[in-house]
Amino acid sequence: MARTDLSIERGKVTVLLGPSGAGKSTLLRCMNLLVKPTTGSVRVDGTASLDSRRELRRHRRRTGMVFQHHQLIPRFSALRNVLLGRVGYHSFWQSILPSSRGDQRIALEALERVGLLDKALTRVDNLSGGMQQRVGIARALAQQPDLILADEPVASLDPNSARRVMELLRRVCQESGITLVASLHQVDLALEHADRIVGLAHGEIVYDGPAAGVTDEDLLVIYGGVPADEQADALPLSAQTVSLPTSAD
Ligand SMILES: Nc1ncnc2c1ncn2[C@@H]1O[C@H](COP(=O)(O)OP(=O)(O)OP(=O)(O)O)[C@@H](O)[C@H]1O
Repeated sequence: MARTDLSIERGKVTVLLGPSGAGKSTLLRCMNLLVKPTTGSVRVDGTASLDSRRELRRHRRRTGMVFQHHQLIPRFSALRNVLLGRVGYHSFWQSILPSSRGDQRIALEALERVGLLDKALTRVDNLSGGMQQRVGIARALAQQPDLILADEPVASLDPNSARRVMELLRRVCQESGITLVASLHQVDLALEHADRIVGLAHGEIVYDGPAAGVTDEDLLVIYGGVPADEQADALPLSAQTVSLPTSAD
């Protein structure tokens, strides 16, 4: 049985590296139970188990997600998309009413932080890929998160945009003390921006250490095993135990 026991440090940038099918997205999605581990548990602050619905709701509200393909609503403006980050704070009835001034201010501030205040009223399908991803980051920021989970956040971008977006994501998280866990395919970006690298292969952690200490041999261990297309078949059932830092409040 592949074990994936991991404790995430508050306020740090942790990057999951590994070949296709290694289990990066699965592990990331376990961290807010979008994927349920077969066995084991996900704990916040070492104690609050996400098995409790109340804790899970609270944890998801304070966990921003950034996706490879943005998951924006194309015909909505940037502002309207960012306001969706506030939905978890309201009841169903409140969320179908027009947004409050408070939420609009939070959303506009988030757009300002990603340098897109001037695009607030532009439909996102008229924005470039890099800008769309920045709207995705602003939506995550509007959640006022303690934790951001970013699944291949720059995989759809050209190298220059990827670098800029990764820099932005790391910077806004550091400035606000947000814990960032990202899966990446670009080793250079990972080593540049991460505090810690977690290397996965076959659904197991094969490397865990400071980004500054990663050697070519470590990268061989992460990437040099079974060819990527054979790995998914080889994965046994998993046991995942993940500890996440708690919210600041
Ligand atoms: N620990 C695990 N135990 C069992 N199955 C797993 C485990 N991790 C991942 N899998 C399965 O392996 C497959 C590939 O995993 P996943 O998509 O997470 O890999 P990835 O590293 O994100 O790949 P890519 O880089 O191509 O997105 C999925 O079908 C997933 O359900």
